[in-house]
Amino acid sequence: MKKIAILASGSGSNAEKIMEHFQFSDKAQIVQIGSNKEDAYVLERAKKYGVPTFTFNKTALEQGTVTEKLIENQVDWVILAGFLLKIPQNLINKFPNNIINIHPALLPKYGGIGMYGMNVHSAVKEAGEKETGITIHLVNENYDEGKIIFQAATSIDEKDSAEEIAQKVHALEHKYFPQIIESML
Ligand SMILES: Nc1nc2c(c(=O)[nH]1)N[C@@H](CN(C=O)c1ccc(C(=O)N[C@@H](CCC(=O)O)C(=O)O)cc1)CN2
Ligand SMILES: NCC(=O)N[C@@H]1O[C@H](COP(=O)([O-])[O-])[C@@H](O)[C@H]1O
Repeated sequence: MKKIAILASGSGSNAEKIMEHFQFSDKAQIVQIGSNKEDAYVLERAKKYGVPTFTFNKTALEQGTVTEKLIENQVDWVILAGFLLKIPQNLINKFPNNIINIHPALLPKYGGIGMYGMNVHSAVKEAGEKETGITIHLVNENYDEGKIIFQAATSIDEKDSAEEIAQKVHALEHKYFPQIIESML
């Protein structure tokens, strides 16, 4: 049984879909959810599924405390689901090719520093794109440059607001992220 930890900074709708997907699985178990935000709603969602949570700050992440906690819990995979801090080398070194991120755009477009959440959808709308989508990728030392595992696209209309674009992208995320994670185990 593989052990999965999720790191998230916000609402946690993707984290919830992942917890739901593996709730009765014999392949993997969600053993921890960590957040850098004490008030992140993802922590409430974790309680609903009985998943232990922990919170930490940027210093703890960069100094290796988070990495130690994941190793202590014998975590096999680290899933980033709306996590907004850069994963440091100390964590990448201990989980080589075992950290997966979801990005709400079709990388390499609309990636990099500042490209998170609604910032991405606003940029896509501003650019007049006819499509957007999701990218699921392995995590390396730079934002959004790891090996791409999966992409899915959706069409967008010029009348779509950034919020409507976000809804379309969330629908793709919720559909595909859990199953792509399972395919990687
Ligand atoms: N080493 C890596 N760490 C992280 C990656 C990655 O690919 N490599 N992905 C991000 C997730 N992400 C895009 O998918 C992303 C998240 C946040 C940012 C960003 O600009 N963050 C701001 C801080 C925002 C805040 O503190 O609220 C910043 O760094 O200034 C860009 C991309 C997760 N980590
Ligand atoms: N660049 C990272 C990034 O923007 N990640 C995005 O944050 C959202 C989190 O939603 P959730 O908290 O409801 O899962 C998701 O759309 C995810 O792709």
